[in-house]
Amino acid sequence: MSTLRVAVIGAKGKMGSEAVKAVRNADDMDLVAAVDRDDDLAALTDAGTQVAIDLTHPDAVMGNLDFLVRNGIHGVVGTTGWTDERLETVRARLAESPDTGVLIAPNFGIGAVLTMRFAEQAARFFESVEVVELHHPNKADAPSGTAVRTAQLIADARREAGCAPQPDATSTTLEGARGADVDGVPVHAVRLRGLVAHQEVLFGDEGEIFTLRHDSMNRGSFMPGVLLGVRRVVSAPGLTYGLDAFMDLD
Ligand SMILES: NC(=O)C1=CN([C@@H]2O[C@H](COP(=O)(O)OP(=O)(O)OC[C@H]3O[C@@H](n4cnc5c(N)ncnc54)[C@H](OP(=O)(O)O)[C@@H]3O)[C@@H](O)[C@H]2O)C=CC1
Ligand SMILES: O=C(O)C1=N[C@H](C(=O)O)C[C@H](O)C1
Repeated sequence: MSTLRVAVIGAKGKMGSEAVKAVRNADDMDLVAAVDRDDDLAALTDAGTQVAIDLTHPDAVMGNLDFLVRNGIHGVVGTTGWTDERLETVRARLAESPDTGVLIAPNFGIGAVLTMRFAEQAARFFESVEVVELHHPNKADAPSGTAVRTAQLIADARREAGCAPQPDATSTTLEGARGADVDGVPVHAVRLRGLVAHQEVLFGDEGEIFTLRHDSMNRGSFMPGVLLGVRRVVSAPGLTYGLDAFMDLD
């Protein structure tokens, strides 16, 4: 069996160190490079890397992806902080390297991906919906990439179904009290010592509340999704946004 030559960028971080272990333990992969801040990315090309996993920081990921795509290395990206503009930039870079694939996964947790899918399905049936994400206090971005993606999927589904804007009579408020407005869906971010990564999607209608909740209890829980991404990205040129594309859900 030929093995995939895999590198981890951000290898000393909380997620990166788990990814190093997961790749080492995978029979169909070889860990050929593990780099962190201030290391030279040339280590990846020197080692003949086929797929690189980026688990760094929103400020670092665009430069890393630029290097990967220029060198024809497939990318599996868990780093957050994505905007439409950033995604467009990655698409444009990939157009110049048509055999290269990049997966950007707002969340590698299988249950988190399913939460997003179920939220999208439920979106048109309820008058009100709000997203609450809860994370450890070392997180750089708020709201989380997962919460933003969840809200966008909900908003798209409601728009497609012709749903009216949701009711909200708030006329006086303190800044931030109603959360961030993501395409009309309020998103609230909690930062609390002791948490890892958690999300609730609250749907409401007359006399009925429907709640979806997902809890990541440790970072090892993301690794089956990371490895799935590595295995599938090599045959998925261009940009794939969301691990659901590799989960055969349809
Ligand atoms: N998609 C998903 O399922 C998940 C995504 N994440 C995301 O992954 C990212 C990493 O999270 P986490 O592991 O918790 O964060 P950490 O801060 O623990 O790890 C990030 C690591 O990347 C290093 N780093 C920073 N800049 C660079 C660079 N330019 N090149 C190489 N390494 C660099 C950091 O070094 P230093 O400490 O010196 O800054 C650190 O070692 C975040 O964006 C987070 O939101 C997290 C969990 C799940
Ligand atoms: O920073 C984290 O920890 C996480 N980041 C991702 C996000 O922003 O959605 C995924 C998960 O929530 C953990």
